[in-house]
Amino acid sequence: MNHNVHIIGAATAFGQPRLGVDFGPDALRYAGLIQTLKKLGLSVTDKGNIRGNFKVEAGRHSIKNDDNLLNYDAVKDFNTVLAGSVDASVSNGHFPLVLGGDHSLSIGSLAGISRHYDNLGVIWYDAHGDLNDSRTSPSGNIHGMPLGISCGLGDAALVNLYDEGPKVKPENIVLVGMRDLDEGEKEYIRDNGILTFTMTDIRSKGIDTVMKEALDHLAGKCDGIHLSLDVDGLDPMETPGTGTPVEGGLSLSETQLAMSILNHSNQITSMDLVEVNPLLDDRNKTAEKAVEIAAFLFGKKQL
Ligand SMILES: NC(=[NH2+])NCCC[C@H](N)C(=O)O
Ligand SMILES: [Mn+2]
Ligand SMILES: [Mn+2]
Repeated sequence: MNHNVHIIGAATAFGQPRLGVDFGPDALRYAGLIQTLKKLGLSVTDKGNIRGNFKVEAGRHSIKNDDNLLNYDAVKDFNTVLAGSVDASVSNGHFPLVLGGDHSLSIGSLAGISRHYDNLGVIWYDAHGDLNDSRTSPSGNIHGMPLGISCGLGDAALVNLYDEGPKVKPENIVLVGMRDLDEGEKEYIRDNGILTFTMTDIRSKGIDTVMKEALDHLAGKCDGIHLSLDVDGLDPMETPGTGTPVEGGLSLSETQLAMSILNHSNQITSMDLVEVNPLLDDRNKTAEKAVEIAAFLFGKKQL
């Protein structure tokens, strides 16, 4: 794995209605992310936080456009800036580690990364598929749509953000940890044959088998693999500090094992670590667990 890491703080809360997730990048820093990664022998550069060229103005954080999309303009502006920053990191030979922030930031991170790969693989470790569009979304929250948008679904300006067209092919995606999929998302998964591991699959096969099958699916055909890890993929007993918790999730130790397997594969080329909301947390424990997860991805071991 590339040991030159760029930390990019994506301090956005615009993809959903709960404030505080924009403090996620700093919560991760205060939990020791940078020291932990340096201890593993990585070269780490903190690029600071991106907020775009706008402020969270009173009232702006609840505006829906005609298409029922919450904070549409803010999400679009933010992700355009983020895409540029992520693109520059990859161009300079760095591994972009994008800290969230709500999951709408993956629109920008995937847009910045995907121009460097012909066949970018994506592992989406999450309770949710984030494959909605404004028609299928129960909420209008864009953090429930980034993977769909990256596949070409929904709003044209978001689909064409930074580069024209879809950024990811459905056959290059693997979903892990799914347990709260909306009807339209289920249909999209079935219609496009997206390789999906629900929590039921994980309980039946074990996370080690699941991660190996995920890698087998992407190996050969992909020239890079992006890991998008939403902390709500873990059980809320482990990671309570997140806006859309869903019971029955993965444990920290399963996630450590999953990250070790990805580390050994040597195939992960970028990562988002998202949905840490310190205002909803218990003494920053969600950020601490997220740091542990990143450490295992970069080779931390228990012995
Ligand atoms: N990144 C997330 N936490 N997404 C939660 C999405 C929840 C729900 N499926 C929605 O679209 O509103
Ligand atoms: Mn989620
Ligand atoms: Mn998500």
